[in-house]
Amino acid sequence: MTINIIDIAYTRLKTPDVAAATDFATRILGLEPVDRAVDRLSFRSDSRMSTMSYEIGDPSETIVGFELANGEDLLNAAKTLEALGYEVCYGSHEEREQRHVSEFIAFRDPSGGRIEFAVSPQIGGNGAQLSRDAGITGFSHVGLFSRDPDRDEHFWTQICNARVSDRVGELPLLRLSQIHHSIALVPADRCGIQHINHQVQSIDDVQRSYALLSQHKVPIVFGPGRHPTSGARFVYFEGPDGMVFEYSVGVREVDEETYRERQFGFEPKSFCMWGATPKIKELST
Ligand SMILES: CC(C)c1ccc(C(=O)O)c(O)c1O
Ligand SMILES: [Fe+2]
Repeated sequence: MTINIIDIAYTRLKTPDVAAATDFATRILGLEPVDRAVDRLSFRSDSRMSTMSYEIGDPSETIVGFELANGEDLLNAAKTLEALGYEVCYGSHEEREQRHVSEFIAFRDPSGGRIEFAVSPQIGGNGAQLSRDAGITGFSHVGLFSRDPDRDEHFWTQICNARVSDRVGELPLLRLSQIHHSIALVPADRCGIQHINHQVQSIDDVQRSYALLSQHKVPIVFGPGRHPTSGARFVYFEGPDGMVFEYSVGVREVDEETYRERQFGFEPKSFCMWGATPKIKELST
């Protein structure tokens, strides 16, 4: 039975320095801090109660959470994964509270990154109160490192319900809804999160953040530019522990009936139609 993912829900990051990461997530990235504790902190970026968090630990151990429709789908997902030989564990009461979800399961994707499937991410009565005027409208997609994009694409599109929107060389951009993509599989010799995307309201927000990031000497690793694939205008920058963050605006929506996946060459102009070149090792062509 196919695992029906509704949406991407949250990321959970680990860092040796929670205070420095918190400072970045609020003052630079602009998210709203919630659930403040000594060794962990969650953040809001949209109507959901937690879309990102930092806790003390090894930065290579990242988590991405996806939303499933209900408990029955979650149980079926667990059965499907177990039948295929994946080790599945259920989230404890404390872990569910930290994520603001009613239940979740955890397992490792074929490359070894930790993935969670969760039900009922809690919605706040108000929207996120952003820490700075970054124009963020919400958490939207992740890049996942993949040791074998072909194999991992099979997992997300055959075991789960993702569809290929585009491929840049071997790098597939996978959608879960009509939004062009929620997952990008980036070929690498490691696993886990490669980048975290937040959508912003306008191109002015991208340019304003570019100026602010430059003033604060935050390394800009790509852009400003425009992706020919999704049509989004973007800027990428490096946060704590080498994590890459992206702001973008204008990701296209696809018509499920008529859309056909496209193949782009693995070259700079496939990543940016304005001529910017990524300073990201895995995207070097
Ligand atoms: C993984 C790379 C850098 C990538 C390529 C294309 C798009 C897009 O079409 O929006 C991205 O968001 C990416 O992160
Ligand atoms: Fe992206």
